Amino acid sequence: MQQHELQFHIQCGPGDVGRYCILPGDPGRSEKIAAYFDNPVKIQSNREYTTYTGTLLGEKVSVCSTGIGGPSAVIAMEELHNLGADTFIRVGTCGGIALKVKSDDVVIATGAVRMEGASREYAPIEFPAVSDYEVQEALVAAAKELGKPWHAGVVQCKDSFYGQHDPKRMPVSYELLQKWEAWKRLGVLASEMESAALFCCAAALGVRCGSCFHVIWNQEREAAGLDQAESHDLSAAIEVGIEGLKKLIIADREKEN
Ligand SMILES: O=P(O)(O)O[C@H]1O[C@H](CO)[C@@H](O)[C@H]1O
Ligand SMILES: O=c1cc[nH]c(=O)[nH]1
Repeated sequence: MQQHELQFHIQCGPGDVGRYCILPGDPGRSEKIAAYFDNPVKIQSNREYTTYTGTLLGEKVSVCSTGIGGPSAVIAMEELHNLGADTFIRVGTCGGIALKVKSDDVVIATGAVRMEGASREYAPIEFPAVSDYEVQEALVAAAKELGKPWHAGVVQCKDSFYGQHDPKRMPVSYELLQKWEAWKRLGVLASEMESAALFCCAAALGVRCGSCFHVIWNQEREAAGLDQAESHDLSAAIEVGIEGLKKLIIADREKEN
């Protein structure tokens, strides 16, 4: 591949991003997350990738949206890593699966079910998609401090949003429905789309990645007649991501000294 000054998809160049990066899916969320940085500057917006850089505790940090799904998420991670990033926190949305996970709660992924395609191009299917322990620990500590309801556990990743929400319509309904039942019995907390690919890509690159999510709704609670709640205020999940990142910056400084 030809070497350009700018990374092909994110269109950022040397010096544009920090070592620490937050990865939301939605490009509109980049600006909201950057508002928590000191001196945020919009670097670039190309395709689904909107990037801002600022500082937290005096450390250069960036936010770059990844779009929907594993393929575009791992492109962002690869290109940010090419520019020196080595620590990633996905701040996303998810739909609850376990009945204890309610709309507006925060979920922190400890691992991710690899029912998607991109992770298979990084690691054989026997390899587990797990969150980095230090990132996980920082996110849990941040959620505790924030005092919002939170859960830590396995999330499920897939490539079809509508395969999750309308599985009976799909020609492969037999597989989708049976596997969904397995995720429920295995205590999987929630469903989203990017963490499995990001965790496997991070392992292949030798970098740290964790994820936290805002729970929009829980289709299983709705099916059980418990509630039909729906929330689109992501501030708690964003704050968990920002506070988690600050904790990592502090811990890294302590390690270096
Ligand atoms: O809100 P984001 O971060 O995009 O995350 C979730 O929302 C999208 C689906 O609506 C998928 O990307 C899924 O993982
Ligand atoms: O139900 C949901 C909500 C957000 N993202 C998903 O992938 N599924």
